[in-house]
Amino acid sequence: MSATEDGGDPYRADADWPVLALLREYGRPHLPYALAGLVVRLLWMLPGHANPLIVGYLFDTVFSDTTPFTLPLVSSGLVPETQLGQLSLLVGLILTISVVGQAVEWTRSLLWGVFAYRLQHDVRVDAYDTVQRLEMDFFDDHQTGEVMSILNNDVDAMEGFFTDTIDDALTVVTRLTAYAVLMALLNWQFAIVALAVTPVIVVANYVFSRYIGEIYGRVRETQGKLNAQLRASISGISVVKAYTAEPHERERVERSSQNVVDAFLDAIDLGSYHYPMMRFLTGVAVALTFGVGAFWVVEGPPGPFTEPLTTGALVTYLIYVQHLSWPLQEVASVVESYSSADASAQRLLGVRTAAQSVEERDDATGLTDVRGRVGYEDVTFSYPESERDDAPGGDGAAAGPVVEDVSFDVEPGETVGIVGPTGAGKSTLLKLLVRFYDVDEGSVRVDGTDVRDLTLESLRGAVGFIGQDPFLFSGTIRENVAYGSPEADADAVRAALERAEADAFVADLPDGIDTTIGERGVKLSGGQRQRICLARVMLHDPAILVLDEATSHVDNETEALIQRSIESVVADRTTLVVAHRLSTVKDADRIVVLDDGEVVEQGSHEDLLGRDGLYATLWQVQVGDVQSLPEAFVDRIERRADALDD
Ligand SMILES: Nc1ncnc2c1ncn2[C@@H]1O[C@H](COP(=O)(O)OP(=O)(O)OP(=O)(O)O)[C@@H](O)[C@H]1O
Repeated sequence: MSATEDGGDPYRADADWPVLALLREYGRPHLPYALAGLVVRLLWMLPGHANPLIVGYLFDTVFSDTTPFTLPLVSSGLVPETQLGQLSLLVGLILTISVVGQAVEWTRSLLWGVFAYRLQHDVRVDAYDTVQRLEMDFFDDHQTGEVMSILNNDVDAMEGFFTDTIDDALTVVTRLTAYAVLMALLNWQFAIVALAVTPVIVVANYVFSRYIGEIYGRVRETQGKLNAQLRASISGISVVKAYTAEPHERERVERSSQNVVDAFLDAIDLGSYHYPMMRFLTGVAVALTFGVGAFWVVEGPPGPFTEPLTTGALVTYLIYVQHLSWPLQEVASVVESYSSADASAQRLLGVRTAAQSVEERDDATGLTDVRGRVGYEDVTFSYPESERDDAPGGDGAAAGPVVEDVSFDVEPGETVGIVGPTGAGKSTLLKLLVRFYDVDEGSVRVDGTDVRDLTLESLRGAVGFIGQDPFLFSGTIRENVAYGSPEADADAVRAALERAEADAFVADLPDGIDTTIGERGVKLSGGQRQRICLARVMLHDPAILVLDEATSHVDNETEALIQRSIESVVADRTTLVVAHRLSTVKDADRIVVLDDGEVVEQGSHEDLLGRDGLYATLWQVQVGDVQSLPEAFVDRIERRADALDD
């Protein structure tokens, strides 16, 4: 559900006329098509709506003798003299207008279609590109659903607006103008009578659209909640099953679905008044035109009016008044669709102005010949306010820095393990290195240069990052390994798989490296996915490797395999490994122990065991020696558990 419904919408841009802003920006390259369509529309505006005039003329000339049969711009010698000839000519004219009208309509909608679909294509692609370039803090802030809603619902709303609404709006304007002009040309005094009810119909439609708009807002809100409910129930299906909570979930879905039904029924209820209302008002307009018109024809112009009215002209007016109901109804839906497009355009513009914590400096330099030295110098960092409470594992209480005054260096080729209790700030340190976030104080350096002075491309090219969730795209193993290195051939992919110790299990898959994985493909275990990700990084061959909990979700045997593959890949590069299982980092050149955002110890495994500090206690826990844990450590764990319970 969009945040609009619960008040403030963080994505809304404060733009005046946002729809026009989007049209101006994206429409310009395709403007010739729109203009050509408009010219065709304007040229055909009057001839295209002349049939009622011809019918009226037919009444006055062929069916009665009140008016002599003449044709504008045609010499009298060419005008048919017999009644049948005149009738055939006028019917032929009506048919010609209809046929030419179809051809004009086809050309016009083709030209508009090219304009609108190209425009919407540009908006969609650009919206996606803008979103994917936003920095991590944007995505962290529980926004995936919101971002998807911008990319789907808002872009769709704009598409509907460009392709249908603008076209409909132009049709409404040209039709109403054509009717008004043709009626006024025929008899401007009677046109005032025939159009008298028009403003009432427009206002009635507008008021109606406001009410129905509110109800449709509620329909969308209840639909959004139902979708969220369904998504939550299906994502948590294993928990639902484990607790045999199916009846409970069914009840929740039933309740959400009932709300959607109720909102829809309200809309149908109100909607059922619309057409009778429109029929009534159009009926009033026709009755007024007919009543006053008949009197006018028989008795002559009433009151202040002076222009006489023929029977044929009255017929023409009656047809136009009857035809007015469509464009007048459309005014309301055009207004409604404009408001919805306006909200969407504001969000599309808003996402572009989303605050970016990480930006590349104009004078950023590229890293060349990376040696792989990494330095943290007095680094202090806090997540942006809004994110703290929603962060995974965040207890919401922690105000203040997540890491504070952290300093340590990693030499080229060195492997450093980062360990510490949960929430100590280990992953955060790695994210600062790849600039998912920027430090508040101090600096993170690669080969002596502050990462903020480097181009993002060269920094992220030099640092291979494997996060906690090994993510694979749907596609073949080969595509996944070559992601980010599209030029790599099959041999390079195989070599990378070999280095990541993934070659053996990949060879056993039905199509080897061309086996499709993920959705509708072969499913891989956590450890296998981990190793494919490792192979992806290997192909990239970065000078610095950053592994966040590479063995967190796997069993001991898989851990051993991953461990072996990690050892082979870290051999000749700087590596930072975050690990909960201390066995993963026990052989690292150095281990940095973090507690509550601060470095409390560092050294080799043996050194740290000898110091009998936090690392030694964590090691004790891991080897199962929990009887003799220091009091202070047990106290702290209990306090943390209490905080999490609260
Ligand atoms: N995106 C985020 N926004 C706000 N706060 C966050 C975010 N990610 C982490 N935090 C908070 O920062 C602190 C440190 O988190 P971090 O993930 O760095 O710890 P960690 O030591 O890697 O923990 P673990 O071992 O459980 O993975 C935690 O209190 C966490 O709640």
